[in-house]
Amino acid sequence: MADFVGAIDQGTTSSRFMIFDHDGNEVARHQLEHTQILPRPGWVEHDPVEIWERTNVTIQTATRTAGIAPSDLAAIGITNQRETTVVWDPRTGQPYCNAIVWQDTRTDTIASALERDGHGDLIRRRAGLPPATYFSGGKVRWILENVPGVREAAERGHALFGTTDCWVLWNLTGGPSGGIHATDVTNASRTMLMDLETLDWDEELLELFGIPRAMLPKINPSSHPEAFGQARTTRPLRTAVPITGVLGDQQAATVGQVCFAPGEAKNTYGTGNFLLLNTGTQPVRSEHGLITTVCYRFGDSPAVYALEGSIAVTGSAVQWLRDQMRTIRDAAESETLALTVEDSGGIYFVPAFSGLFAPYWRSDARGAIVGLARYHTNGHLARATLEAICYQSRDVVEAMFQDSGVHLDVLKVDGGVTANDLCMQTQADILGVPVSRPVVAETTALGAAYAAGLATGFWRDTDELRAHWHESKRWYPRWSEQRRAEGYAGWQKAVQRTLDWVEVP
Ligand SMILES: Nc1ncnc2c1ncn2[C@@H]1O[C@H](COP(=O)(O)OP(=O)(O)O)[C@@H](O)[C@H]1O
Ligand SMILES: O=P(O)(O)OC[C@H](O)CO
Repeated sequence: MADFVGAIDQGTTSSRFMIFDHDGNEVARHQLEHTQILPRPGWVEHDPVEIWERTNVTIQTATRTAGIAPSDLAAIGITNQRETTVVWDPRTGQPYCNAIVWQDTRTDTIASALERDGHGDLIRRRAGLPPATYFSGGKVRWILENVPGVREAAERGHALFGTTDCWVLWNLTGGPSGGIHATDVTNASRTMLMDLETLDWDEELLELFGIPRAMLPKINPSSHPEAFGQARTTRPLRTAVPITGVLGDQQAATVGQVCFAPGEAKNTYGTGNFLLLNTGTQPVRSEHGLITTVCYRFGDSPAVYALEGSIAVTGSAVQWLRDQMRTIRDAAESETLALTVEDSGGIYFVPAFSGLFAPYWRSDARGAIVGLARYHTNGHLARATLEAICYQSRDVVEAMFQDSGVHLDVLKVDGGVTANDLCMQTQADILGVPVSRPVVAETTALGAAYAAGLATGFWRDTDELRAHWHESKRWYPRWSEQRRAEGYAGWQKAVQRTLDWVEVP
């Protein structure tokens, strides 16, 4: 009998393959970064071939080092950076251009024209999203309009669109020789092309974006015993293993954090931050700058929805300190550098590199450091960077409360940045709410494994999964109410300084 479930986590900065046992414990992992291609200000690209090849290596390496045969895997789940858009030729498997990453702002004219021409309400109502550069629909349209030959190819059925789950799935199930072109409801809910109620591509939205339906993948539930086929390629597994779970990484983390009841929420701190609140089987429309998204759909059960606060730049601001400012050598050093000073010395860093996402949705914003005096050092900047991660999260927690009335007694957290003790303490201080991290912090891969394992009966039900969740650490607020209020007022003032900076036509 197969004792393990595997999960591919194709993230923004890296791809990894992880193997979990029946208790949800990690047995093995391998992880490889891929190149961040930054050809112009605001443009962010990935090479899809590099992503697929590295994903492939991680599967081989993790299974080999763990001494696990493919036949020991009951199933595989796939989770992914959402919205990032790949368009490829199904005859050759070659992408027509680099993937356009979710952070890329080149589609700002498309997004603003949709709003200006009065289509914003339709997109919000039907897809639950504001017209923004973030989502896939505008990126597909940009490729159709700007990459020579793609529109003609698409009309002849020679161009497929997919987010990276779909790209990896297609390659894993055979590529040009019969690869499965499918995605799941959570990923489809990030395109501006899917109707949140019918869970199908919407003809009116497709027409608005000028996207031929033939390019689009089939939309499946997030967990299903047959819909995603089998990993069949001679590489990397040499044995057919069923792929039975697919879901976007933030939804997967919500599943990995066992937020299965309405009112349960988690905040993931990776390249960006994403706070998702389970709202049950009815979509809740936001009035305060959050988006409505599908949280998961298991088999034929009704879809479960979430309200989401998406923040574009959090961990990537730490990467910016490392790679562009060169004030630190690795991400962990952001903590030691910040600890060289007692506080941020009154400065605020608003890392609006991709404009501002939730709750502002302002593509005309750009990053700013405000309040500088000659006194300030790299230590203050490091602290302001960590505080910016936490203040942006407070913004979405406030919006979440206004939209849903849900007051969090504790914030469940996960993701790479949660290794930073100072940042998590600061989060508790800025929110005035305790922050709790689970033992298995890789909740994204775990959630994909759960979706896959539920479909095959490896796990019985969500109650069984709940029993796997254990807290590893909790941070309690220490700041006075006055310090918290003054700090947040300063943040709100700093955000105002970043708005209306670039002209968006
Ligand atoms: N100790 C740390 N302190 C602050 N940031 C960190 C730390 N370790 C990792 N990070 C940040 O976390 C991010 C990676 O987290 P991860 O969850 O792997 O992200 P993703 O899934 O988006 O690729 C990077 O942006 C990195 O800068
Ligand atoms: O890959 P991550 O963890 O940065 O997540 C990216 C999000 O899915 C973007 O919506």
